[in-house]
Amino acid sequence: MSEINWVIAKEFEDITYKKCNGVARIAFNRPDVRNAFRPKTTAELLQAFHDAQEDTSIGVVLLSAEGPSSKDGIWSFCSGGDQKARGHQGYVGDDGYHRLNILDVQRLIRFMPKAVICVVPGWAVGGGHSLHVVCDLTLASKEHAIFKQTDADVTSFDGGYGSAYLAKMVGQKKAREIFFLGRNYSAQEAFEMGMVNAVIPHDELEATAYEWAQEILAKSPTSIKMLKFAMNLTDDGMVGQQVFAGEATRLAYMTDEAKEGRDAFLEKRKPNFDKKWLP
Ligand SMILES: CC(C)(COP(=O)(O)OP(=O)(O)OC[C@H]1O[C@@H](n2cnc3c(N)ncnc32)[C@H](O)[C@@H]1OP(=O)(O)O)[C@@H](O)C(=O)NCCC(=O)NCCSC(=O)CCC(=O)c1ccccc1C(=O)O
Repeated sequence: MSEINWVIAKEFEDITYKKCNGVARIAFNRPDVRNAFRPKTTAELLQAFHDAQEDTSIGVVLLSAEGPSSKDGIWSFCSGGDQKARGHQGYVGDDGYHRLNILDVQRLIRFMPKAVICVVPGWAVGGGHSLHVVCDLTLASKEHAIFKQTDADVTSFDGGYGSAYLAKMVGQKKAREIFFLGRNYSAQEAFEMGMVNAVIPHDELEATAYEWAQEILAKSPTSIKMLKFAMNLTDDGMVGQQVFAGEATRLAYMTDEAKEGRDAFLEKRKPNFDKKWLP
């Protein structure tokens, strides 16, 4: 396996953001509060994901977390919304506005034309659990990953991908159990339910995620993108169709036919399309 030499892509406060050989690594960096996210965290996640989406050298994003906690040595991926930042109408940032913008992060992950691998080194709870659900793949620490849904404990429920899409993944009964009972599930149990792709010894977790990313990077980028959008489509309604169809339009742009259509308009003449109607 090639050596991983992460290069810092941008300095943030609540997250770290690095890149190496076609892979971007975005990681929560609030381990002392189990990587709970506050508005600053989600704003930074949006910036990093947007950068990874725009960077044409990046094909795969790892969503991970720094740790362990300096207080008690416990590992976490993310414990969801920071309950200390929670106000009357959402999570309150430095600007005083109340927001629920982790949903914007979910949408970026879902609709970005690149694979996103969730790397779970510890607790994945509440909105943190939902983030793992929305990622394309999930790899979990054998020793430390614990999956748990506390949304119904704190009256902050994810009625979108976090629950309804989870039900498509693990089945209705299991999804209802996860949300209604809020129990802890090990990496192995999550794997058996079908919401984790592989259970990896903790010390090998990041290297394995990087290896999986490299395997994806060896594939055709257009195929990975179209496959992701095709698999999203049936669950995403008209938005899913829009995202998939946008890429079909891009492919059409690359044909001689499209160039002739554009040129004819600019040259104020009738288009002369090649009259081949493929069977
Ligand atoms: C994760 C735990 C199960 C871990 O338990 P344990 O190992 O015993 O650790 P603790 O001692 O509890 O925690 C250590 C330390 O961290 C602090 N902390 C942990 N989690 C949070 C948190 N979420 N917010 C704030 N602080 C947190 C804890 O207070 C301790 O601090 P000390 O100072 O050392 O005491 C357990 O910690 C736990 O259950 N945590 C809470 C999990 C939770 O309920 N999360 C919120 C769920 S709701 C949510 O995530 C938002 C949903 C959402 O995103 C959403 C949904 C729908 C629409 C919009 C949105 C949106 O955009 O927000």
